[in-house]
Amino acid sequence: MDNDIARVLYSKADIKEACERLGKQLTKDYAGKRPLILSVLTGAMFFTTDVVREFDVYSEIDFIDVSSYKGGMESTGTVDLVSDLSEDVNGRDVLIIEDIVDTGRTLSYIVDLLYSRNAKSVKICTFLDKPAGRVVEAKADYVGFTVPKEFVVGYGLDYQGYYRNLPYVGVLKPEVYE
Ligand SMILES: O=P(O)(O)OC[C@H]1O[C@H](OP(=O)(O)OP(=O)(O)O)[C@H](O)[C@@H]1O
Ligand code: HPA
Ligand SMILES: [Mg+2]
Repeated sequence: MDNDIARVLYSKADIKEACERLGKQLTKDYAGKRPLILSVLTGAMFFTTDVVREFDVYSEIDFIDVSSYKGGMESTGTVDLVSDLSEDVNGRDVLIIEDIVDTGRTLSYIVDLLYSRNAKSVKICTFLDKPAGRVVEAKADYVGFTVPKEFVVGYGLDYQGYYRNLPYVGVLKPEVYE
């Protein structure tokens, strides 16, 4: 897979540092609360497992599976709910864990869903934020890295379902998708 990567943006060490930094901040901000962590499948699986182990607060973990890219490089514009979360969020402090906020559609869909079910608070911790990609309003409260408007892969982020298991984040060589 390394041969398909034109440029590495964040190394394994950079990622570890970001998870530690975010975990510390979250531990401070959620002290005394019992949040429900909501991991957004599939992309956020790696970031979730790393960041929650730096989060020293009593918390439960749940998952929601939503999909809008269908393996491609552009959002289809429609967010499909593939699998709903299991917990009742009524009155809960929910912390969404995402791999990337790009157009903002996915995040906005999930935040609306949680508030419609009477969540007490909803905050967002994203590994990557791509503000230049925004189509709808969406703001993350905790950000690992801010990325330029480029399609990135690795550490959970896929192209056609592949590259999620790269331990770093990079940009694909054009010949891979052209
Ligand atoms: O801000 P947006 O433009 O909505 O993009 C961000 C979302 O898109 C990707 O998910 P995808 O639909 O590819 O599903 P996946 O996580 O299963 O790969 C990514 O994991 C985020 O959840
Ligand atoms: O840059 C990206 N890479 C992979 N998946 C994505 N989903 C939204 N943006 C991206
Ligand atoms: Mg996703």
